[in-house]
Amino acid sequence: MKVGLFGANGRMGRVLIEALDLSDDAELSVATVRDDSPWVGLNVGELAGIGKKEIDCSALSSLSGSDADVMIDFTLPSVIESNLSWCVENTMPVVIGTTGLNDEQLAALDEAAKHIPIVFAANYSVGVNLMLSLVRQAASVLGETADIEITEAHHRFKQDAPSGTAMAIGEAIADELGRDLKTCAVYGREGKEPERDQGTIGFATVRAGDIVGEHTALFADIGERLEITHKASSRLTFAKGAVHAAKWLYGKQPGLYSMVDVLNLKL
Ligand SMILES: NC(=O)C1=CN([C@@H]2O[C@H](COP(=O)(O)OP(=O)(O)OC[C@H]3O[C@@H](n4cnc5c(N)ncnc54)[C@H](OP(=O)(O)O)[C@@H]3O)[C@@H](O)[C@H]2O)C=CC1
Ligand SMILES: O=C(O)C1=N[C@H](C(=O)O)C[C@H](O)C1
Repeated sequence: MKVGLFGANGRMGRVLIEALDLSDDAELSVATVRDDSPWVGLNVGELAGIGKKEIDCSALSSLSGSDADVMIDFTLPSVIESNLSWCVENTMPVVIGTTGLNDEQLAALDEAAKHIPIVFAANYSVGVNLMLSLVRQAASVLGETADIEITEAHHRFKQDAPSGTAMAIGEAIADELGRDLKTCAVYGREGKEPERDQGTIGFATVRAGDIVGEHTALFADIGERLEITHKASSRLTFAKGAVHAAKWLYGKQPGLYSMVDVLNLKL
């Protein structure tokens, strides 16, 4: 199966090149970068630090519908709508990992999924997708009495906060408790604060150094607390998950699928 990349020179783009190189049944067929990127025409293997490979990076505007069977997109929210438009125009399935999408961009995703199959997940690791089930279970037992706080830590370059994964954890918990995350979320605290409102879900963010991605859901009552934590130590985990999703997606009907669907994790 031929897999193409948007944003091949990004942190995730580079490890996706490596993950595809390691895959037995999916191969990198096209690696796109911005038209004005210094990487246009340069070798993907050198970009990824894995030695020279057969493919060179190409300008995004030269991408053609016959270049790939499935595209993978880990870029930035500002480019998601044009990438989706291209995929719809070319009837191209796409795996999307970009986080920090606003309501308009999420609506564009829903609209595109009427025409093409899309996997969209804030996190492509197996552990985090299992965690989404575990936090639901914890919320159903402890959620009415415990204070719920979600903390996340990422590298200094990350551009969205809280992380997409933290938001997905919050949404899973809120959904389990019949709450609306839009009205019960509290993002950071500063200065004099009233006593904590038990119906809220708090979020706290750390940005530091080269942290790959860490998430904790804390359920704290008087006398005990439960913490469910996931720590990613390599981006290759996300990249291998995205390649797995691409293989799963090929041949599927149009629709919006999650990594829980890909992993069949309906626990
Ligand atoms: N779902 C998951 O499992 C994971 C999701 N992510 C998410 O993936 C996204 C990318 O992360 P990361 O790789 O660290 O980010 P980077 O900033 O390293 O990469 C972003 C990529 O997008 C490209 N890009 C940005 N704007 C444009 C544009 N207008 N036109 C064309 N290309 C563009 C960049 O190109 P250029 O360098 O030329 O600007 C670059 O290749 C983020 O949203 C992050 O949160 C990250 C890890 C795991
Ligand atoms: O930007 C990152 O690096 C990551 N982003 C995703 C998110 O926002 O949750 C997933 C992962 O934690 C790494």
